Amino acid sequence: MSSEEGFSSAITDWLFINSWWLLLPFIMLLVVAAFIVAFVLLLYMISPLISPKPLKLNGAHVVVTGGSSGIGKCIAIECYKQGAFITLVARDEEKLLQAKKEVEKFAINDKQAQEKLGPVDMLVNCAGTSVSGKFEEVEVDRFKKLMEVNYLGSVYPTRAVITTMKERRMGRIMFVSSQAGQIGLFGYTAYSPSKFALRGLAESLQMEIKPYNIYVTVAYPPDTDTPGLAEENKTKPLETKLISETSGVCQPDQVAKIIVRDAVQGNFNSSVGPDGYMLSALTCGMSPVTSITEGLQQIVTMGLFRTIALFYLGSFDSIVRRCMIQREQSKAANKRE
Ligand SMILES: NC(=O)C1=CN([C@@H]2O[C@H](COP(=O)(O)OP(=O)(O)OC[C@H]3O[C@@H](n4cnc5c(N)ncnc54)[C@H](OP(=O)(O)O)[C@@H]3O)[C@@H](O)[C@H]2O)C=CC1
Ligand SMILES: CCCCCCCCCCCCCCCC(=O)[C@@H](N)CO
Repeated sequence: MSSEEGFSSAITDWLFINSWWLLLPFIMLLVVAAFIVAFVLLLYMISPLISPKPLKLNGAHVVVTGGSSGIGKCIAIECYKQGAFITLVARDEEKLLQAKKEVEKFAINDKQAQEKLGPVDMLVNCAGTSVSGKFEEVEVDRFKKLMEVNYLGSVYPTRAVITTMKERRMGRIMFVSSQAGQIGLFGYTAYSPSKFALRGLAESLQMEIKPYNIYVTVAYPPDTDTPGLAEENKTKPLETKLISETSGVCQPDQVAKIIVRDAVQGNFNSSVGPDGYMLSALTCGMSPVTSITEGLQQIVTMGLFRTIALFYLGSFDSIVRRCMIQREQSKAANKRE
């Protein structure tokens, strides 16, 4: 008996198996694991090449569309607090002047009052509106209106700043989408597509302008306590209300803080809360990554989050079914009366 056989029989005796080659799958698994570890280490070594350099907000010029109300106003305040010069864009002049006063309360230096604005360093496309209702009940013009305001209303301002940003080889473009821009939900047949569209625009644009050191961020907030939400709630179907409750209602200043932080860092994706995080990981598709950690997290969590999502989907379907049955029952009761 050679010493090699002696060694392998010692192992096989020890593991209570009758042949050493039964260990082969495990050895292969170990080798694969070693390769993965080496690969991950390599990724971390090149990570500085992937992550953008943060934008300095102090002294930067930030343009916020929809800056006179809600999330947009809070984004303006957050940037102003960090020393940026702000331009607010909206239609209603009175609301704009009121918002200007509110933002200026947060001045951090005298220089800010002089408003020396140059080329745009960061564009925040936040102007938007929503309607909810059943597909056949939403006025047909609304489908066009929402595409115009939410989608084209983000294309035009971006067109206005992009050339100068490319020349200066710097800048940030932000699109404010919505969790309803990641999943289609009951009641959002008109709204969701206008928010999904922003994602397609953002991905395409990011690939074009990355070599010019310009970074795109898409934000996907959940329901947020704003005048816009109050307006939307007036006509919101019960189903939509119940489903949206899943991820709760956020405060606009919290949402703004997260969005601004992600835009400064140049993150492509910006989500709020644990549900937002799961939704973003689950719907990452072929979107760009801005850090190695983000990519690894997506790889590792994808299957788990899909499993969780199936339960959510099941519960959404049962909400819809229950509401339908209830409506039919009350209709039948009304007829009998
Ligand atoms: N609140 C929420 O629950 C959520 C909101 N979002 C998105 O965030 C963004 C802001 O929402 P929110 O803060 O609730 O909205 P608000 O209704 O509170 O504010 C909307 C802002 O956009 C401006 N605006 C609206 N229409 C136009 C237009 N046609 N041209 C120029 N400006 C316009 C408004 O000013 P004016 O009317 O004077 O023009 C106002 O400044 C929207 O894109 C919304 O879809 C995303 C997820 C959740
Ligand atoms: C792993 C999977 C997790 C799944 C979590 C699902 C959560 C769904 C809730 C969706 C809420 C939609 C809010 C839309 C807000 C909006 O844009 C309007 N209010 C605008 O006014």
